[in-house]
Amino acid sequence: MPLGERYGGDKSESRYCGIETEFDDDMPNLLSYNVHGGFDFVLATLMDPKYRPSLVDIDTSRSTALPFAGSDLVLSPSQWSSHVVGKISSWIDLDSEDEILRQDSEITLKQEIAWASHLSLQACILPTPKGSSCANYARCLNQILQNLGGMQLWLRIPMVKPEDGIEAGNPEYMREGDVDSWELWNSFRLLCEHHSQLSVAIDIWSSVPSAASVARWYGEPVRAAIINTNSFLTNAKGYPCLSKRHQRLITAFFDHSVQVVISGQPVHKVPVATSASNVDTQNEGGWRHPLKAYLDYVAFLYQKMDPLPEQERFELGYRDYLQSPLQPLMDNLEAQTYEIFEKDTVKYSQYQRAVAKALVDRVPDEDASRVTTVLMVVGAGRGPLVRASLQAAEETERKLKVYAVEKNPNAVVTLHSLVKLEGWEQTVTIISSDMRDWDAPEKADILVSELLGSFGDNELSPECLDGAQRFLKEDGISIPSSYTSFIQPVTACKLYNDIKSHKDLVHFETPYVVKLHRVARLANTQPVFTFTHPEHSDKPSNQRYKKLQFDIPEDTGATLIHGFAGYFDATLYKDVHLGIEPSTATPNMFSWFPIFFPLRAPVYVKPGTPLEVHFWRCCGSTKVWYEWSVTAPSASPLHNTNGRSYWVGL
Ligand SMILES: C[S@@+](CC[C@H](N)C(=O)[O-])C[C@H]1O[C@@H](n2cnc3c(N)ncnc32)[C@H](O)[C@@H]1O
Repeated sequence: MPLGERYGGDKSESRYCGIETEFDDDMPNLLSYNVHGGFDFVLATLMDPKYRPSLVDIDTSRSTALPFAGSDLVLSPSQWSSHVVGKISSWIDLDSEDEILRQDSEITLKQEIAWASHLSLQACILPTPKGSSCANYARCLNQILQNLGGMQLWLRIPMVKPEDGIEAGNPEYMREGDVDSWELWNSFRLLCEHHSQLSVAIDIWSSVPSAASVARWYGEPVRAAIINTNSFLTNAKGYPCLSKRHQRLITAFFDHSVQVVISGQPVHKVPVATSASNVDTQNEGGWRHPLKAYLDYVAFLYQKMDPLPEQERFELGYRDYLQSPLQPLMDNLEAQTYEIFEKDTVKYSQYQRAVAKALVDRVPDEDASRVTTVLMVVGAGRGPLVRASLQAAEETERKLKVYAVEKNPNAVVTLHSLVKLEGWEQTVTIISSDMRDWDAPEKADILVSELLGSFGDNELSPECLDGAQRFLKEDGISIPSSYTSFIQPVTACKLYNDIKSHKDLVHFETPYVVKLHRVARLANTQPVFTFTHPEHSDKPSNQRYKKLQFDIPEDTGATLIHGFAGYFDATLYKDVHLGIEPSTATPNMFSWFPIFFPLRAPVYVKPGTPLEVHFWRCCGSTKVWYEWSVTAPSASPLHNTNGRSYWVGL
């Protein structure tokens, strides 16, 4: 189904590509001509552009049927819905000073969308607002959106930012005092309260704004990218091609499931010969669509994309899907959750490296055959860290005695059978207990644990390890020895809308584990909370407070912050680390997705204005929770006061 949502990175033959067409009252011919020419769908005007309600001598208030468009019977319902995107008349101007034009525009907009709904089109494209004010346009659209059925509306927005795009801009849209076009979209969607059926169709011109400014759009609901033939360059062989900047943009849009539409007249005289990168295929009978060379180039760009690594392919279904974080302390994990953990060989090989280094530091070579190191795996699950520790001992030729402590009785069953199966009875002792309650018969040289959440401490590793520190020798080693959480502000329209759809406060005050994809990361990450083990301070406390200031780079332009992406990095031992903080993330490790802290009301940030954020980690007798808020450039409410919406049980 050409207009359906597809996973980004899907490597089928070619990407769906549409064509913007002129008005033609012979729709069957228009469609067959373009589909025959290789396009998947047409962006077609549904009404005669000469039509103006005020010129028709009919009383519209009685909703008399008007002869404004062709019959619905000319195409089958599936042809309408799969191959046609409706193009709302581009002359409409709902914020015009001219009252007649304004009224004509409102009537026409409503009639055209009603007609498109009747045809079961999947989407209609709305003309770019004409002036800087779009209040009346948005008001009418809000009325329409209230009863729209399933159709999507794509607001057409040129991708332009004054300082870097104006000179090469398309005069059709450029006006005096022109603003960053993202601002236009932002005003419009704020007036329409982030309606989930309102998205963007981006017009790409010959000049593409800076990478930082373009990246803002990756967090917005962009559905289509319309490239005019004028934006193409000519390669050495005379074929159309795109600049490197355009190529990067289109490739990124492919990755975000954005459909490409070619628009305009052919401006390249394409030679008949073929080349490797421009396969100039002709249709039967030698006929070739005048825009086929542009279509071929778009298909070539799509084919050129690197295939997704296997792990990314596996994770496609999780992209931008909100999940509640685990509560491994309060709840007992299920077998399938352990199974997913255990597939992550990278995580365990990092632990093995860390244990090996600690063993060698602890026991010099000359003592290796004499000294036995006591190692305790606290929170052993079904045993992978026990195995990694034993392998480290074998690799370093150190003698090891292991205690595997686990509070989940179901996992303990598996641990027992593992120990028997592997013949580890002489080396490994299984303890079915909460580490905070266990009365250990001796003290440990090394304490190994993996109690980390996406935000480091959010699965209560600090509280558990505080309880276990009693049985770690004074000079003992904890693996991990420390971990730090990080955050960065993001535009994440989809996540915001998914949370909003629950229509309650609780969902806006809950952090989610999510494979972030359709997000714009607006600044580098900054550290939030750090925990160190063992903790030797006099008055240890796991409460934390951090104030952070983010400066969004100037060339990004204005942005809307929907929340904060959170990550962690852990030092296992010395230089062996493990984490998901983007700049240092452990390659090919997949045990953790980032966490997302939403904001109840998105915060608008102008370039050059700092964003000030506060995060608290609060501890009660039965629970731990986070509170967060923004204080600049404008104050947001404090989120999750007293852990009223989200907490982690002790
Ligand atoms: C994230 S899993 C890691 C399991 C395993 N070590 C691995 O890496 O696959 C954390 C494990 O710690 C256990 N756990 C959490 N808190 C604990 C506590 N206070 N005492 C004992 N076990 C605990 C959980 O039941 C779970 O099996």
